[in-house]
Parts: sequence; structure tokens; C-alpha cells
Amino acid sequence: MTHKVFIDGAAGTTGLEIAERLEGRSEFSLITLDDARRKDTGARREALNEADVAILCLPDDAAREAVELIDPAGGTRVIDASSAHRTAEGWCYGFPELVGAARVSDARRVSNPGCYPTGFLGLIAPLVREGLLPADWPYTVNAVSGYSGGGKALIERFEAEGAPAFRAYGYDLAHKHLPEMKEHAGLEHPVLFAPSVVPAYRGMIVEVPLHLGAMESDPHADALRDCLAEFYRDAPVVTVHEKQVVGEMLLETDSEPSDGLELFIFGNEGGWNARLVARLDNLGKGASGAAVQNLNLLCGLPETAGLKLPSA
Ligand SMILES: NC(=O)C1=CN([C@@H]2O[C@H](COP(=O)(O)OP(=O)(O)OC[C@H]3O[C@@H](n4cnc5c(N)ncnc54)[C@H](OP(=O)(O)O)[C@@H]3O)[C@@H](O)[C@H]2O)C=CC1
Ligand SMILES: CC(=O)N[C@@H](CCC(=O)OP(=O)(O)O)C(=O)O
Repeated sequence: MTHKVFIDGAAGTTGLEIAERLEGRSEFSLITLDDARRKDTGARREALNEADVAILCLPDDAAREAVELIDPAGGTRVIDASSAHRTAEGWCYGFPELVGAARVSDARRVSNPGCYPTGFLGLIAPLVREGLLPADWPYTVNAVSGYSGGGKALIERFEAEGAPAFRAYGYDLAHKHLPEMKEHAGLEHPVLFAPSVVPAYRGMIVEVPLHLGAMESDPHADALRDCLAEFYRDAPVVTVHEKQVVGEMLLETDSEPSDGLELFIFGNEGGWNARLVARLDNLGKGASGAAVQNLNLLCGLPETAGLKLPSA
């Protein structure tokens, strides 16, 4: 069976990488709109309703509009890469390792997680769920992203002459990723989030520093690592690294695309302080790779088909 897929926003950063991952996959046929019609509402309505799966790679408002263009009684299923529906009623949060692959497979509306939340939730959600970390802790997240994370506009800015060497942002303390981090980790308070961008095209490091010794549960860093290793034992996309000390954690300026999610727990000698670190490609598990993983699940195909994983 061939599944008809329409990528709305196919000319954008996320859309292009999804199409690249689907190249040569005979299970799918892509519905495409030429440049003159790709923003034409009528043409998009037709393509959206003809598709078995529509993947929305659009700004939030355009993604909401796309959903309205789809006949709810029709057969089109949706994967939304934008942040429009990540905490919305009736949408499945497309993080199969956390919500269960079966729930994604059965869903008609799937919201792809944000790139930073993928790192944060990958680390924190299982530990809160298993009771090792408190739900009412005031979590802090420090993160650095490659500039493709900001789509075409930020790519242009970082590839122009006089581009910044470093950009910290989010100083309104109201980043659009806060609601999904809180909700899908099951937290009582919004996290304090400090994102930044460096002149590397892709890649991101998301870090949660924790004073474990100040928690009532007083967990040891090694226990957190063991818990994550067990939680992700059968997850082909997630690697929980063994106990180690690294001198540094790097983002390369020209990394190859990767759809994996790497998790590290670094603890001090006594284990009462820890730095929980996720490393991923914002365009891989942070966007396009996650969309393809979810597409595979919706279509009843092997979860990692077409993904760029070290062992694949
Ligand atoms: N980049 C990343 O790492 C990640 C992105 N996302 C999310 O994915 C979505 C897409 O992001 P990204 O690919 O980076 O953004 P881009 O700006 O690179 O691409 C967005 C695309 O959508 C097109 N577009 C805008 N409005 C419409 C419309 N009304 N109808 C049809 N097409 C339209 C744009 O057209 P034009 O080319 O003319 O501007 C552009 O090609 C966003 O919601 C983003 O937040 C999620 C996770 C990570
Ligand atoms: C570097 C950069 O600008 N990143 C984007 C997030 C990219 C992403 O995850 O997209 P969603 O917002 O759709 O989740 C930002 O902080 O707004």
C-alpha cells in the first residue's frame, strides 16, 4: 500500500528535511504544490484533503488554518510540527517513547514535540513519573541550539555578514515551549528556561542542573541514570550513556543530520549534584526525524525506517 503524504510548508527548513528522509521510500507518494501554488489556500485545501497523512511544517497560525481546511469527516491524519497543538485537547503528543508507540499509531492528530522540549522531557519526564524527581521542584533548563532551529529567518540572519557569535534570548520568561515542558513532564511549576543560539547550523544541547541533595527524596545521580537506562531499554532512537566524565560537550559547525537523542547524567563524587544533559539535532529528533518516526507509526511501518541513526 502506498500512503499519500502532503507536506504543507515543504519549502521550509523542517519540510525539506522530511522530504529528504522520505526520498526513495516506496511506501509513500508525495503530493506536491509548485512554488506558485504552495501558499494558495484552495490548492492547499485540496492537497490536505487528498492526503492520507498531512505533515504541517508551518508557522503556528498557518498550522491552525491548515487544520481548519481539513474535512473532519475525511480520512486525512495530521502530524503538526508547529507548536500550535502541543497541549491541545484531542491531540496526541508525538513523543512515542513517553506516550507509547501504540497511542501514536492510533491517533488522527499528532503534535510533534518542540526541539528543546524533546531534550528536557526526554530527561525529566521518566524520572518524575518514576518518582525519583519531585513534580513540584523549580526546574531550570539551559540550552543552546544551532541556528536552523529558528527556520529560514534565523538561518538568513546567522548566514549574513556580521552574524552574531552567540545569541541568548527568552528574556520575557514566556518562551512558547514552557507549556509543553510543564504539562508533559507532569510538573507543578513552569520551568525557568534560558535558550541560546550559536553559529552552528544544527544540533542542540539541553541541560538541567539539579541540586539533588536539596530534594526531600535525595536521589543519587547514578540512580537517575539507571532509571533512564531502564526506561529507554527498548527505545531505538534514545541512547542513555553510561557513567562517564567528559571534559567538554561540543556542537560542531557542520554536523551531519542525526535522528537520535543522547542522554547523559553527570554527577559529582557524592552524587548529590547532577547535570542532566540531552544532545540532539534540532532538525532530527527535534523536528523532521520525529515527524518521520511518527509517520512510520501512523502508517503501521517499522518505527525507525528512513531515520538517520548511528546503527542504521
Ligand atoms: N527548525 C526547527 O529546528 C524546528 C521547527 N519546528 C517548527 O516547525 C515549523 C516550521 O519551521 P521551519 O521549517 O523551521 O520554518 P521555516 O520558516 O524554515 O519554514 C516555514 C515554511 O512555511 C511556509 N509558509 C508560511 N506560511 C504559509 C502558508 N500560509 N501556507 C503555506 N506555507 C506557508 C514558509 O514559506 P516561505 O518559504 O515563503 O517563507 C516556509 O517555507 C514551525 O512551526 C517551527 O516552529 C519545530 C521543531 C524544530
Ligand atoms: C533557535 C530557535 O529560535 N528555536 C526556536 C524553537 C524551534 C522549535 O523547536 O520549534 P518549535 O518552536 O515549533 O518547537 C525558538 O526558540 O523559538
